[in-house]
Amino acid sequence: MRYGFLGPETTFTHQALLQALMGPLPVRPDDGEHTLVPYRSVAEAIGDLVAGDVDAMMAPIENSVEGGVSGTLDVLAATGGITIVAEQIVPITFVLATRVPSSLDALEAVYSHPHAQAQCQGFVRGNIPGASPQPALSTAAAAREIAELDDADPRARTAAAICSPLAAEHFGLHVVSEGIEDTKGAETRFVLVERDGLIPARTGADKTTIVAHLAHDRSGSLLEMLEVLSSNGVNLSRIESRPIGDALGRYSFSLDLEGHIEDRRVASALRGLHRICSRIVFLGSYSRADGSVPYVVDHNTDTAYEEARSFVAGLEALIARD
Ligand SMILES: O=C(O)C(=O)C[C@]1(C(=O)O)C=C[C@@H](O)C=C1
Repeated sequence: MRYGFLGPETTFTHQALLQALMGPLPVRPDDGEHTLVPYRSVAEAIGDLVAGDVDAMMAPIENSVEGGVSGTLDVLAATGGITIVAEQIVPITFVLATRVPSSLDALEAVYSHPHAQAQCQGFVRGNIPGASPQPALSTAAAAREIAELDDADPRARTAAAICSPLAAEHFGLHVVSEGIEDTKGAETRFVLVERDGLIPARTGADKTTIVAHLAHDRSGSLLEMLEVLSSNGVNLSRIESRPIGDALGRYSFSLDLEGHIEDRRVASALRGLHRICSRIVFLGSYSRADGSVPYVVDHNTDTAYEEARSFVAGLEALIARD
């Protein structure tokens, strides 16, 4: 199989993909032959996934500090025929690294992915307030950019990358400071996406990702949507509003539901949402990386739904027909 990822090698996305390939992969038979293809952006990787150039791709979707990765959420929501089949969680720690040995006082520019910049802004403000943040396509792209500077270039001493310890080592950089993230213990969640993917079977510890568009812009519309989830006992692990883009004030909701589409309560909630929303995009039901099994009250178990269905079916059988 060919796997796309946000590159170059040693991004956190690359680490998430390697982590996924170490375990059993859902849905597709694993031939043991893995080709890893780095991309400059998630959008490019998804384009190639849809075109058939790669069979699957890994993308960051949520960070414990910064929340949803909007670039990924938007491109997933807008692309038909793709399915999330697995998730991975990677612990996040950053170093500040330069081309040649340098010190914090000498630094004038800090390169990194905007999400990494955001997670280290307190450190940068407190320790190198004069340094300007410079965007890079990924943390490893920033490390590579710094590594490729000529020793004679003044930026070899004054420009640093915010990247993973692995990227600093891989690109031969000098670590000026380590553990520079503002929140210790931060994690990023990544999803493995396939084209026309089958839905992996229920494990009992699953998550379902959908995007819902409210049918009406009026008070109570969002509450109605949440009530459908609540009455079916479906807990949310993430809810985010994303602008639809065609006019101000028009938003869709990106949701992670606890449970699998094969759970009757999740299927029933989706049927309810389908009735009240103008559009539902189903992005996948897949095993949770943390293995956490949701608490389901007796009246929301599959058995309770089956008994309720049989009860109504029994009554329907009594309806007089001409
Ligand atoms: O640049 C990388 O290394 C990535 O994998 C991207 C990304 C992100 O999009 O959030 C992943 C994890 C970190 O939180 C910072 C950056």
